[in-house]
Amino acid sequence: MFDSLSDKLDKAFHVLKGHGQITEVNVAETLKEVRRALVDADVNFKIAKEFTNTVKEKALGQNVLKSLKPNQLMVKIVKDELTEMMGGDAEGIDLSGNPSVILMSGLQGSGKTTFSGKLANFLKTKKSKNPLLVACDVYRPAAIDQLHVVGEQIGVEVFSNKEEKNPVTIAEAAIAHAKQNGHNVVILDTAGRLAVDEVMMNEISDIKKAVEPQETLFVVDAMTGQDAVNTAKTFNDVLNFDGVILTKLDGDTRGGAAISIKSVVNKPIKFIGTGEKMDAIDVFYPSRMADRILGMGDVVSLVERAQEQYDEEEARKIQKKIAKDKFGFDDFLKQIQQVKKMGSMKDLMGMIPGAGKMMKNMDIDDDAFKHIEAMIHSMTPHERENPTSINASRKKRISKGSGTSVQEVNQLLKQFSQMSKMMKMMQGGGGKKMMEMMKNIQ
Ligand SMILES: Nc1nc2c(ncn2[C@@H]2O[C@H](COP(=O)(O)OP(=O)(O)OP(=O)(O)O)[C@@H](O)[C@H]2O)c(=O)[nH]1
Repeated sequence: MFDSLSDKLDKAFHVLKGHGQITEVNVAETLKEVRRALVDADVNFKIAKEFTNTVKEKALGQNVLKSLKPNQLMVKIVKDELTEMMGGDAEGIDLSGNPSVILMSGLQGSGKTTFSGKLANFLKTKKSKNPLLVACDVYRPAAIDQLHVVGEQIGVEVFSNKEEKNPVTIAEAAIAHAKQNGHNVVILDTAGRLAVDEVMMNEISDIKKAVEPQETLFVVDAMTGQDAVNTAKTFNDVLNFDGVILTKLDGDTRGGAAISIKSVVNKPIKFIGTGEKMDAIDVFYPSRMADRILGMGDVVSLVERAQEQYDEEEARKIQKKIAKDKFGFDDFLKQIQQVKKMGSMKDLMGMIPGAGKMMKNMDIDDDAFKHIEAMIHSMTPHERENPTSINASRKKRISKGSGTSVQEVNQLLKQFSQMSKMMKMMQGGGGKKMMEMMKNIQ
């Protein structure tokens, strides 16, 4: 995400390296580069210019901050301004109604249906809500079927009526159904079109007027750059929506949409979609996004994801096993599976400060653990519990069974033994010894 923009901004800040303070001259050069980086990332030229003007004013006015070097100061100002530009604080969604009605709008293929499912899943699992998904697309039966597939996947009821041709009638019937059946959130997935057209706009307006939703959300594909911003403007003029959902931020997006949308429509981005799976949804935090854009990583989100997947019970069991020297390959496998649940490897690496840049040209296989898993699966239960029993002939058998080399098996065994020792030491509080061990491993 944002690799190229992060790189260019990094270069722009480099201009200031070695300078004792920010001056009209050196700041102008840096800001020219920043502006170019933003425009290249698909930020509207006017917005980029306004942005750099504000940054300039702040940079020249802040020379008193002697503790920061000019390039550090500039990064800080740009970060604060990017955060401000993307909306300042994170905005939640209004769930005050009973049921709360959320109306989704957006072009065809923007990811509306997928996001409706993600949101329902999010509200169900994180906010203990009982959502109802509603198919209001009266033109494409396939779209209705798609929503049913999504609903089944996440265990959320889907309301639809293929006979009814008026989406307003469907929406109203769905709300009545929700009231009768204890659904406290209703998510209306509407029909999209390939391009903005009046009939579609009128249709969504009619639904909005009839059901008065708590939230009208506009879903847009971040990969479409400037078009995303223009479409947002058109939809907002007609619908006066409450918030924006940026989807496909996992792809090769240049980031311009995330930066410009708030400035153009003055509506907050509320969520982002970062993948096709139902859990690939994140609340949009402008400050964390600014960190990512500047290649500063997003440790907070990383920790949050880790916490979500952290199974306390499991951790306690593992601790006991380590203490008794009983940590085996089955436990190791479980740990790997937990890491994998946190998301795609590339995505996770991108959240580690500095790693995004390093990883840019690496093609990180999402199956980075595939070989390790295959090797463990080729071990017998006895071997998994007693890794030291794996002798030369067993190694040969494991490598054959997993399609790897004996060398790879050796490597896994070595890493596993070092890791077990390290974990034991961490429990015993042997900090110094552990540092030595870490050095050796490196
Ligand atoms: N990589 C990625 N793909 C996504 C994301 N969100 C949606 N998609 C994919 O984008 C395509 C279109 O998504 P849909 O949810 O069908 O789009 P829609 O807006 O509902 O389209 P219509 O129902 O035709 O109006 C699908 O292949 C989704 O899997 C995302 O955050 N990341």
